[in-house]
Amino acid sequence: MADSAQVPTLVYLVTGGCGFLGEHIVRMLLEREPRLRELRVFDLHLSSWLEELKAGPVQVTAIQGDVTQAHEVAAAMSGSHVVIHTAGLVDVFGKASPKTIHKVNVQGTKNVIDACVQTGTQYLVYTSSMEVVGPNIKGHPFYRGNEDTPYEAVHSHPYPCSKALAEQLVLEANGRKVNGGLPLVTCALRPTGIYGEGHQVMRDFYYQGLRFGGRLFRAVPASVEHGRVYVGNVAWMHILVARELEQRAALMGGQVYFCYDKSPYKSYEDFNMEFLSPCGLRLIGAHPLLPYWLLVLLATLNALLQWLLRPLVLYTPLLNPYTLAMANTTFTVSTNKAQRHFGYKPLFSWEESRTRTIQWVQAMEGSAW
Ligand SMILES: NC(=O)c1ccc[n+]([C@@H]2O[C@H](COP(=O)([O-])OP(=O)(O)OC[C@H]3O[C@@H](n4cnc5c(N)ncnc54)[C@H](O)[C@@H]3O)[C@@H](O)[C@H]2O)c1
Ligand SMILES: CC(C)[C@@H](O)CC[C@@H](C)[C@H]1CC[C@H]2[C@@H]3[C@H](O)C=C4C[C@@H](O)CC[C@]4(C)[C@H]3CC[C@]12C
Repeated sequence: MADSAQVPTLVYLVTGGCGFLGEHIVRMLLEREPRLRELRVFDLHLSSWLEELKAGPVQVTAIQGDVTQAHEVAAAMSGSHVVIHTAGLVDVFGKASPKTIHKVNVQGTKNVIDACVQTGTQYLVYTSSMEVVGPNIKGHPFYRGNEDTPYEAVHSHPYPCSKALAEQLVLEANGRKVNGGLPLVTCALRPTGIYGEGHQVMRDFYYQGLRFGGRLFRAVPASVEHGRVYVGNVAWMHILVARELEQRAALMGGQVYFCYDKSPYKSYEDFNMEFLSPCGLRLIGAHPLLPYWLLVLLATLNALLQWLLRPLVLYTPLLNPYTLAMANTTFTVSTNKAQRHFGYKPLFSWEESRTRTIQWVQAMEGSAW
């Protein structure tokens, strides 16, 4: 990209731009990327809030499309300088079939890569996931690890398998010649559990608590740490990487970076209570109220029920064998690779991240379930 620090000349494409993370990336690009001339928002489901963004100085182009359709991706990509690829099926609850998860997350990512090569788009930032690493199926803890920490990444669930395959495709594509003869520069970002305004799982916990009279029941020991990162900081890291990839291609190209900030290390449930307690919910039990074997039995019954009911209704409870295993396995990161490679520092402090998330939950009070 030409050195046009302040002159708006660049075209960005964000796939999945109407999603939880995508919306924050889209809004932050419009606020913080002065080189932006056009922002293309590509999503299977376009959101109505996009219309309000069209009043600004940057041309916002909403494109309804499917990443599994190569021609739609190529058409959206044509003429763009940077693509931030966040579109994906984030499903560990059995909502989509393994085949569909693979088709969207893996084939869709291949289509994005092929479109870069075909149209000459030179910079690709991919939203990967901590799950590319773990927790693995053996339940091995990953305690404050970094991008170089040895860990046996062994997966069986369709979602982490798809993220690992897609990330591999992205990293292997680094250096491929795109139309025009220049090299493709790729990078993969691995957020841990993202939280913040618009997080559907947090919303599910909140309404589950309301259904039980303001109470949530502990299922995971407080000692099990689960890494979390604020959505605004994840969005900021994507924007910084997109900005720095050209100047630092040799260093950053083909690299992976965990997304991190100053969010505290806590169990998944205790961390959620940082936002749900101020909104009137209580987590019952200093220790899990049920023995682990009984939780495993209940999770397995949920999986059986999901299978039996599938012809009639989609039953997707929070508790299933995979989510129980994940929640009970420590997975936290401690790294500064992003800071060392491209000067990343969290845009939002823990206090700001917590306040913004609490305000969002509070705004849900009284809203339609
Ligand atoms: N939420 C997390 O905790 C988390 C953590 C790590 C990584 N990630 C990754 O971040 C990305 C975004 O996740 P999210 O939490 O915002 O999920 P999300 O479901 O809110 O957003 C995904 C977006 O992709 C779109 N999409 C799905 N299938 C599509 C298709 N076939 N074609 C075009 N668009 C399609 C959806 O409509 C949605 O707007 C995903 O790649 C996910 O794997 C999420
Ligand atoms: C019912 C209890 C056992 C409860 O504690 C279950 C919590 C469970 C729903 C979550 C525990 C860990 C979460 C996952 C983790 O934060 C990382 C993820 C990677 C990301 O790419 C997608 C989301 C997720 C899989 C996230 C989903 C919810 C949990 C499994």
